[in-house]
Amino acid sequence: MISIQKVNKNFGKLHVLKQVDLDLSMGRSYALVGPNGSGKTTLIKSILGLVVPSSGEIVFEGKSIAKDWMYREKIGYMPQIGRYPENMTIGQLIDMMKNIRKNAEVLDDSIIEGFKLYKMFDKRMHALSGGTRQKVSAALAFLFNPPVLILDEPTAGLDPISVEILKEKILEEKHRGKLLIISSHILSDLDELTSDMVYIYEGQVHYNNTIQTLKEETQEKKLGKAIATMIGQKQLIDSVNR
Ligand SMILES: Nc1ncnc2c1ncn2[C@@H]1O[C@H](COP(=O)(O)OP(=O)(O)OP(=O)(O)O)[C@@H](O)[C@H]1O
Repeated sequence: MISIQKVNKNFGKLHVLKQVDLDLSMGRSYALVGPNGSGKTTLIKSILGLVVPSSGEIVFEGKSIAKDWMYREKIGYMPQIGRYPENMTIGQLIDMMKNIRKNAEVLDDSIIEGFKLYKMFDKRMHALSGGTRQKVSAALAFLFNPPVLILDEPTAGLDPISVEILKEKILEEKHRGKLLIISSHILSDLDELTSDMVYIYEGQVHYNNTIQTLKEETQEKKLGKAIATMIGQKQLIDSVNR
């Protein structure tokens, strides 16, 4: 479905993505994990076409994304920090998005309902709390029922009840066979929501396998401990090879 082929990204002298090779398949949900600044958001933005790789190629359903922008309609994106026209109300923003995507066949307003956003439709974006802004981002990501969902820190800043509503929705979409990519530092959430783990360290993919395999290899039951053990093992191998 999405194939990332030898992708490099430089911001000036900073080499942020280094020869990233990654195949992402429909029906799987990927946890994108790595320390702050390791390149997760840059990788996500590269898939979305918001960041242009310095070299390499990204292929979506067999076509290079550099040549065909229409693929983006198939991706629902929940950014880490959503930027919107600040003077618009929530209702106007959602209507505007519906107008842009007039030909969208099925609209999914379950998140708007779940988060009770209809009641807040006349609130302006600049007046929203950080959590409510996150809810609007989530509502837009799911609205057009896209086959691919990319969620960057989806639960950060949400209250506990809203976290559960969003997690339930993510699981529902996972069970419907969508491709999900979720970047998060909250490993217990990822343990519940994802099937595969991609661990990025200093711009390189250090681990890419199922979470089940990672747990078996490390003999750990919890994802957090499994990752810590995997990192420890890698450091040991690196030090031996040096
Ligand atoms: N537009 C940009 N211009 C210059 N440097 C950038 C730009 N975007 C990202 N970077 C740098 O690239 C590196 C990777 O950033 P990125 O946001 O991809 O990391 P991340 O893994 O998502 O981190 P976090 O977990 O903190 O969200 C960082 O050093 C960041 O400062």
